[in-house]
Amino acid sequence: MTASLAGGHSDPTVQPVPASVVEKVDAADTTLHNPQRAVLSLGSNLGNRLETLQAAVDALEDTPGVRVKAVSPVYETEPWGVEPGSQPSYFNAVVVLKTTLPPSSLLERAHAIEEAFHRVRDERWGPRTLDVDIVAYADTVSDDPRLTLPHPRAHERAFVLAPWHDVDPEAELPGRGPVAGLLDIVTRDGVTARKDLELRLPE
Ligand SMILES: Nc1ncnc2c1ncn2[C@@H]1O[C@H](COP(=O)(O)OP(=O)(O)OP(=O)(O)O)[C@@H](O)[C@H]1O
Ligand SMILES: Nc1nc2c(c(=O)[nH]1)N=C(CO)CN2
Repeated sequence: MTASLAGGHSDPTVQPVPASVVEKVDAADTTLHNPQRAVLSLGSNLGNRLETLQAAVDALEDTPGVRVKAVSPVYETEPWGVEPGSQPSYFNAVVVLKTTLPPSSLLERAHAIEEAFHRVRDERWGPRTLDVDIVAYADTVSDDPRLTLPHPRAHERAFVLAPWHDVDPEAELPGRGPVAGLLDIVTRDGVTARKDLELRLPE
């Protein structure tokens, strides 16, 4: 797409396309033709945690422009960032996607999936039926508070790093380095693989 310039020989009835719009459309076009790898973290500590995580995986796969490539083992994890014993334990997992959606659309879809599970946002790090966070989107680095990439706390969270490392031992967190090394630093304290449970990769 190219911006039509005001004046010149162009049709005077056609409004010029602002350069900012051209930039956005071109960026979306590029994404559309080059599926990107994204890593999402799923968490639940209210209700039927396993069913909810499976429904989230299925909803992601049902999203046009999203293909779920890998689903991690399920971990039972101590609530991070809150007073010990103040919340039920979480089930956490990580999914790896290929997507033609730009990051902002992927976040919208993540929020819609959370809302389908009546996720309420009243307290920071409060208990929740479902949390869907974008851990990383290709090599994108952004400090936009609406969508910070990679997720600003992913490198400190064993409940993200342990399942991610299981599905991709060579993974790197953009700007932070290998997931394996980050996991050595945070340790696996408070995260336990639930080998008796499994999330299905949609067919
Ligand atoms: N990488 C990201 N993934 C998901 N949300 C993000 C990201 N970066 C910024 N946000 C913004 O953070 C806001 C709060 O998200 P959310 O309620 O899921 O936070 P939280 O899960 O309680 O805490 P945390 O962000 O520490 O995981 C969202 O509305 C979203 O716009
Ligand atoms: N164990 C665990 N702790 C958390 C989690 C989570 O998914 N698992 N999510 C949070 C906010 O995103 C805050 N704390």
